[in-house]
Amino acid sequence: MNADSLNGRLLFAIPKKGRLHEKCLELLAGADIQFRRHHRLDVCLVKNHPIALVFLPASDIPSFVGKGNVDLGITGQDVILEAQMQEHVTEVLKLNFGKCALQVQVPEAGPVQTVEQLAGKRVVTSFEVLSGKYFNKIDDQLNLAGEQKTKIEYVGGSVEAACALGLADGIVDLVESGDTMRAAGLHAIATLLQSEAVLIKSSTPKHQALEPVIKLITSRIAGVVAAGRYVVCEYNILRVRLHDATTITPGRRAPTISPLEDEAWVAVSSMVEKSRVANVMDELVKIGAEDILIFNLDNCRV
Ligand SMILES: Nc1ncnc2c1ncn2[C@@H]1O[C@H](COP(=O)(O)OP(=O)(O)OP(=O)(O)O)[C@@H](O)[C@H]1O
Ligand SMILES: O=P(O)(O)OC[C@H]1O[C@H](OP(=O)(O)OP(=O)(O)O)[C@H](O)[C@@H]1O
Ligand SMILES: [Mg+2]
Repeated sequence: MNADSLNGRLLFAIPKKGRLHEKCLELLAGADIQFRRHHRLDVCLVKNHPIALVFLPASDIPSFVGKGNVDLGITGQDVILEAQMQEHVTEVLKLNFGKCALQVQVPEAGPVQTVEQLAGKRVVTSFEVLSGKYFNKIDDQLNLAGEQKTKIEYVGGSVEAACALGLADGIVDLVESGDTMRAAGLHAIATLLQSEAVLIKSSTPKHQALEPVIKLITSRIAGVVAAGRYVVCEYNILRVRLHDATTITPGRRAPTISPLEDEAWVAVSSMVEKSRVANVMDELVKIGAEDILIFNLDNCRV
């Protein structure tokens, strides 16, 4: 492959490893973006679209997209803010994975239990820009200046070890389940932000001609994401209870109602958010719904 073979292709950046990598490969497969990645090669051509995939560290993707070196990318909202690229990239789609919070953490049984107590001390993090801004504000509120200000130190990973190693009085790191934090004997005392994975494009695209490809890929990925968010719920209900039933399962536009051989009954089919499905089934049982079936979606366009 040479620079010429990339000509006219949309460059699409994908995290090359870490928490977002596998999920991104699932999205690409769901959107039928076909490629074969040769061992150790970080650029590869897509067979069935004018696209080249570029595998990059998640934290480098915001500036590649923001500066227009690549056209489209998937990364975390946290690293977009850390790279200070939020003005230079446009969030096209939230992807419903990579959900985590950036939190201030301190040893559970230590002397420091509030951010005000931590201010002026040593904080280790991979998010030095966001942590710097956050503690600058607190330092200002507490009138800490010069040597008294909070000392922010960067590490590239395993941030949670810093307190036990005596390098820090507190850390700022990502939390999802909280397992890493608890295993390190830490607990959270403040949240800087919530984050999830997003599809982004440059706010000042260099190649207008690629806009239709961006639209197509966005629509396909949106379909895969929605398919993961919804299930189809089908059930039978007495016609006289239909009003209650459709209040419980209003669907996205409207539920599909089909007649049954027994005229007193109808069948209802409706999309329901996965996170609500157990409650919805409880409610349906309460109003006498029968034969309630839940189907996962492989893919959709909604
Ligand atoms: N535990 C987690 N749960 C959910 N999302 C996470 C988690 N950790 C990180 N992320 C998200 O994934 C992005 C990439 O982080 P990750 O740690 O996977 O990358 P990395 O540091 O390049 O990889 P590695 O940790 O393997 O070196 C983060 O910016 C964040 O948006
Ligand atoms: O709350 P949890 O579910 O435990 O997830 C949080 C952990 O995940 C990330 O680390 P990662 O696994 O990427 O390792 P790293 O520290 O080497 O980047 C993050 O930095 C936390 O350490
Ligand atoms: Mg990591």
